[in-house]
Amino acid sequence: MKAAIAGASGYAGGELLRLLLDHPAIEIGALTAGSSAGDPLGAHQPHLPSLADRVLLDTTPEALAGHDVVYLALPHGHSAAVAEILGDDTLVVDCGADFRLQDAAAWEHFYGGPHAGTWPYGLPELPGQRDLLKGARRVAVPGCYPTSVTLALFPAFAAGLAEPDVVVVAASGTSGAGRSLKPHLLGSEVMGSATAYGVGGTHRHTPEMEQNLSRVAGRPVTVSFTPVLAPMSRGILATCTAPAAPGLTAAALREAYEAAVEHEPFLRLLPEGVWPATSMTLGSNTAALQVTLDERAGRVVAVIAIDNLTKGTAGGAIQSTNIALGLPEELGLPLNGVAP
Ligand SMILES: NC(=O)C1=CN([C@@H]2O[C@H](COP(=O)(O)OP(=O)(O)OC[C@H]3O[C@@H](n4cnc5c(N)ncnc54)[C@H](OP(=O)(O)O)[C@@H]3O)[C@@H](O)[C@H]2O)C=CC1
Ligand SMILES: CC(=O)N[C@@H](CCC(=O)OP(=O)(O)O)C(=O)O
Repeated sequence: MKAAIAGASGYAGGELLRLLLDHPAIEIGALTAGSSAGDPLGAHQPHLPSLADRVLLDTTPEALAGHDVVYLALPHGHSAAVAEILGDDTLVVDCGADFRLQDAAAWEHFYGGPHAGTWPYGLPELPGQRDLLKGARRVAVPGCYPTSVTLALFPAFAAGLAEPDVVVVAASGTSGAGRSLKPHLLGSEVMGSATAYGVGGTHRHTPEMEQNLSRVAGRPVTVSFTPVLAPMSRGILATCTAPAAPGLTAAALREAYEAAVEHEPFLRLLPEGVWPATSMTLGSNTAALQVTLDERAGRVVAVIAIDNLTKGTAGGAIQSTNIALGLPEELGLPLNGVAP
């Protein structure tokens, strides 16, 4: 199988390439970009010496044609036009947001502009989702925060153990914002400081979290989400809470989470008393999860760590690719992280 990567000079594109280089069933084909077209890849991804001399092409139909898989790692709003020209025999995996939401009004409110449509959602752990991904030729990779929050809370909602009033505070590394220049991401502003942003229900990942959790709960779930920019390059640590269902015990909660992760290759429920850290998941497709019942406040508390570029983007994209193509789900994906 041959895969093209559009947006190969960016962070998500770089992580796709790092992982695909170790994928035994996928060969790397065309690499495309925007303003960096014409440059050698090595000028933008110096950590990938084996591809350093590959030249970045313009993102055109001609460059992307003739591949079995095309990964789109482009800014929001660019994917629909590119996907349109790729036939239905090509698997198109979009790392951007264009096709994640079902609700067109929510799309227009949070992203602006017309809604491009909805593709099969690339989060295999979401109950029932694996079947929808098998044989799919279009996949919408989830946002990095929605990946973390959905994985942290779906076991509680699937088992009816939480009420639909979720509060999330999640810290992310700066690579979540991509590599293009942003004044609030200047090193001198970010180092040694953590700051909340997108506060008060304004972050565009909020409707995606609500979409996922409502589907699992079978009733509307609201999410109050506060993202925090943390002085690290990679990683998300999300603390997610919801009111406990009446009569819930800590033992029943633990049992539900143990059952939910039992057959999940990339979802690791940590031993009781061990709490997730972003360092546990660096470079890995594994999500590290812990849950407890706050009996005093009557709330389920789930904490999760992922690498935003691996499980949160490129690893998740490849996991869904494997399922769509009928390959073993874990093929080519790192289970282990990098430490210390
Ligand atoms: N970073 C993350 O943690 C996550 C990112 N994503 C999604 O992945 C996508 C890429 O994000 P990320 O890698 O972080 O962003 P970057 O800014 O790091 O990279 C963007 C890429 O898109 C290319 N590009 C920009 N404009 C155009 C254009 N007009 N035509 C063709 N190519 C263009 C850039 O090329 P050039 O260098 O030439 O400008 C670059 O290769 C986004 O949709 C993002 O939402 C999803 C989950 C998490
Ligand atoms: C730290 C940081 O800025 N993170 C990004 C989320 C990045 C991401 O994964 O979202 P999309 O795929 O939807 O772009 C943000 O909050 O906008």
